[in-house]
Amino acid sequence: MEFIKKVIRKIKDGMLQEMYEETKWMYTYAKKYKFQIVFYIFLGVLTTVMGLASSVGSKYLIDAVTGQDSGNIALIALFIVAMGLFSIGINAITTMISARINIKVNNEIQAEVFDKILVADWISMKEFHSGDLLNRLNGDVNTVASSILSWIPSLITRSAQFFGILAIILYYDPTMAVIALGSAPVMLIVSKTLMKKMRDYNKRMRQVSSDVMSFNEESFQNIQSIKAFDLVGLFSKRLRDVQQNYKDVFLDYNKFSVYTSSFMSVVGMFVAYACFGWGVYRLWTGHITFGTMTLFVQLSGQLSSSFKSIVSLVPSAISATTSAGRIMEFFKIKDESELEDDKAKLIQNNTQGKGLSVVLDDVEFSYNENKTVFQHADIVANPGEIVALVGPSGEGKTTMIRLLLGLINTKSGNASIRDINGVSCKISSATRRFFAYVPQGNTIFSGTIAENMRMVKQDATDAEIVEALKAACAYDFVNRLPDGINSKVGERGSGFSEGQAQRLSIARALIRKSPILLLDEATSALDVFTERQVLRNIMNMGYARTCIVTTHRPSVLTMCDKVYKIDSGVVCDIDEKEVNMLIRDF
Ligand SMILES: Nc1ncnc2c1ncn2[C@@H]1O[C@H](COP(=O)(O)OP(=O)(O)OP(=O)(O)O)[C@@H](O)[C@H]1O
Repeated sequence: MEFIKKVIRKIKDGMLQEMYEETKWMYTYAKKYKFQIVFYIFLGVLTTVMGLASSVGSKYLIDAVTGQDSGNIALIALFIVAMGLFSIGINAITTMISARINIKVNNEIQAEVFDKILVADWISMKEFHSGDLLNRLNGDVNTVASSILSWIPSLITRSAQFFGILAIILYYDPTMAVIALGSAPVMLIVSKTLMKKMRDYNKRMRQVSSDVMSFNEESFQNIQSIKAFDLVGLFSKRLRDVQQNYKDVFLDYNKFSVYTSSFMSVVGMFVAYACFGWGVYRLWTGHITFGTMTLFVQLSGQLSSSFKSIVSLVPSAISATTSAGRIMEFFKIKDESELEDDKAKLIQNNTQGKGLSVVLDDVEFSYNENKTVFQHADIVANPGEIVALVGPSGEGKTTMIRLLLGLINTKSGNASIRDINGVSCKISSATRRFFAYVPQGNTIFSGTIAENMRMVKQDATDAEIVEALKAACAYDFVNRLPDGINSKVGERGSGFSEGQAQRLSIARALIRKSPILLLDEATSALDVFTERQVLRNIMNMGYARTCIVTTHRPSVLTMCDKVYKIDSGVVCDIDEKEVNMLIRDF
């Protein structure tokens, strides 16, 4: 009893508990396919039984040929051939079932992870490098999906094979069965240490492979800077360094795997030889027939190969559970907050086209405990107003925009939107529907211009697209393109100038006709004349809009109704005199 408790304690302890949880998680995806999986296992066991039956058949064939049995030679031979053909047919079916389950589970996990990444808390997701995300989304998901059948179902079929062989040996010669099990104690003693090492190696392998992918991803994104700073040589060398790191871990793991499998093979070989020796002895002393000896020779070979394949499941189980653990990390991240969704819906229904105010009341925010970005922030932006956020670089303007978008949450105080009836709703992901946003930098997707526009308003007509492009002062250059609004845009707006891409981004934001528009340095690449024209158009589109801009440009400030300065953690609105001083300083 004490021994059983000890074993259960060990199973629950650390690594095994983790592997158990990870396996459980993997099989939540397999539930849908339980009938196919049971059928797959059934076919696997059937193949095993047929294999064993044909081995027993060959014993009777030899005994019949050597005259030690009176069986019908032709019938037995036919039986063996039939078993072989059936096995081939069943193998074909199991391969097809496995491919179907594999691809379906792969797609399901990938889609769920993708969705989770999109709704997970923004700051927590920032901890992952995009290369690492890609590696987990592709490599790890693929490993898990392909292991749904190669782990537990294979364990069942291979164990069935192992115990089937053992049962036959036991039937014909119990002593030989004991010899065949000789390797079990050795395996039990070394298994935990080996599994721990294997799991560590697996984690390291995944990490270094993420490092290589992250490096490549970042390099391709910044290829222009790499060339401009003449860093081709440096990056070339860096790639080789990360590759070297990958190679070191890979070869280390490979060495460990080779040693482990050689050790297993030696143990298996001694067991097989011992079985063989015992069989020869029994034949020599006349206790068994030639047919039984042939059966033993076949079975001892099969026994060691089935033992090997059970053992080979260990690394694949470890690799699968390690990958599962890496994917599960995403699901442990909390979702971004969605507060007062009902109120947001009420505001949406009641105030269409009538405008919304943004109100910040004594708001404090910090990314981490050590550094407050701003505190006691009081901001009001009303429909029809352009409100500017200014201040030195790195003081929190973009952070304020993130807060308004509900990507990050206030530490204290209240950030909300308010309709003309005075109904207010706390800002969170639920209020994002009221905002249109033009971020810093180039954020146009690959596709056509029209596809980019319809991304934010799926039913936008060509006329609406043209109207938005005109308001963003983008129609002139779009109209000159041979395919007009159906012209292709490359990755990250490639094929267009920075200022053109900015205007396309603005048009995309305008087409949504959201009551609140956030422009984060969104006109920085435009000439002063175009910039002012764009801002004027934005405010004259025939419906009440609240526009909040972050800017370093005096040309924008002269058009603003209110200016808030963010500096050293303090947010305050500044009067006309200070604005004029700022314009002079700029
Ligand atoms: N994801 C983040 N995690 C931790 N700190 C951050 C993060 N993003 C920004 N910060 C810090 O918050 C502060 C404000 O950054 P923010 O990007 O809001 O400045 P900004 O005023 O928009 O700057 P700029 O005018 O240069 O765009 C900076 O000190 C920055 O280091």
